[in-house]
Amino acid sequence: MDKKITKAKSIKGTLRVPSDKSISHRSVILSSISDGTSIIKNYLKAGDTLTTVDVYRKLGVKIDEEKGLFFVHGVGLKGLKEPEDVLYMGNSGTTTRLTLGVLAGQNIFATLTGDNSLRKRPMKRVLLPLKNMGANVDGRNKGEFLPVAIRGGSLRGIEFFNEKASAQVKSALLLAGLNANRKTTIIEPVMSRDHTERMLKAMGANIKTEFDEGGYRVHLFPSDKLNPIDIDVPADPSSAAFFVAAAVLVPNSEILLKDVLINPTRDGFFRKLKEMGANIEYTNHREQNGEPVADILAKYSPDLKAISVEKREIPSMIDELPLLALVATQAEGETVIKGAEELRVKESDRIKAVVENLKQIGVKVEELPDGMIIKGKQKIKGGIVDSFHDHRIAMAFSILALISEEGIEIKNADCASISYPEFYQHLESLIEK
Ligand SMILES: O=C(O)C1=C[C@@H](OP(=O)(O)O)[C@@H](O)[C@H](O)C1
Ligand SMILES: C=C(OP(=O)(O)O)C(=O)O
Repeated sequence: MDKKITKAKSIKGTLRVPSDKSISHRSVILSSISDGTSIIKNYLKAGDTLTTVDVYRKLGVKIDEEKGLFFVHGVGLKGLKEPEDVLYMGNSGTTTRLTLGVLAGQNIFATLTGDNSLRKRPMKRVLLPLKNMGANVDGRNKGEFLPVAIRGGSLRGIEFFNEKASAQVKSALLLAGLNANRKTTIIEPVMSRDHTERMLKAMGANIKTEFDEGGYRVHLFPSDKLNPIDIDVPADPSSAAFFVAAAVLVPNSEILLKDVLINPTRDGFFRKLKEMGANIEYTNHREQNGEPVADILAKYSPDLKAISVEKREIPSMIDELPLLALVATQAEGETVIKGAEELRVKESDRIKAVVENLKQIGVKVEELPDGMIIKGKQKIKGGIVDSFHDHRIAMAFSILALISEEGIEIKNADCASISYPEFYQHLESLIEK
């Protein structure tokens, strides 16, 4: 499905965007290997997180949905069943990498594959350390790509330096570490999202986190069991980001986004927008299941200034960088994003996708190997762009379309449903033409 979005007069209203994708994945994965029944409220029902539910059902976990709640009947740390067929991981890197960590400690055999995008994404980053822990794993192209085969077994704890600051790799090794013979330690020079650590703590795992001059460290000691949890998943900051950007860019706009997760490992985009001079405010600050949550009030901000984004800031805004680049086209000065080479191995090469699309609609931008340089205060003429079948690219360009002169048509825009199935309806409901 292609979609054309045209100029808006203003964006106004109150919205609760869908629930956090990272926390939703983890809520099903961790409760699947707990002892007992977990109850999940506000589980994200989108492409990627429904893949997770499907995969854990195929691994023998009973997951029921009733009156909007998900009940996950955990099978214990080593209780997953050998799947009868290849596990299909769809478009989801998180499901794949975290599940590889879980499977490494199970006495079963499994094969995993995914869609055209997922089969191009790097897996050695997780397969190599899992091998070092003692799992039998291999995959296409010398273990770099899906399909991957894994036979779990006895694992040893390792010390791992998470150079790429990948939360998926960290989480996979922590999940494997639950079934290891001794302590697993992860060291991160820059801290990646810590939802796995927070949830493991809440479920009674023996886990310690600390900061020192080398960065952030997690120590996980093997466990006999995890306790089930009751969890209410907050709204996803990566989804809220689109409407915050819309309110900031479109004249006369004001929007209130409810119940948004503002974990400091996730809210870098909002902090960076504030640094640019955007009118954004957190209100009703509170804690929900060990995670910080707030409502976000965002208003039209005509005096944005260019910024530079450094490598150490990247993890806290990794999925919002395409959108940040588009906002930067309206800031005074030149915005430089560096140290973001990880963007090249997401659902699409997000550096190339942003640069090619911006050029298509008459906007000047310079591509760097690890980022880009965006000139500010540019007119957005409009035209046709490609989503590259990447949800974040489709949604980011839909927002830029709101300030375009002739509108922007997005090819294959329906991929938004990977993280945000209601995106276009929500957008439509807030636009004043
Ligand atoms: O752990 C997670 O839930 C995620 C971690 C990030 O990926 P990496 O671990 O590859 O950095 C992020 O881009 C992805 O959308 C979700
Ligand atoms: C990179 C993303 O997800 P995943 O790695 O789970 O496919 C994303 O949602 O932007």
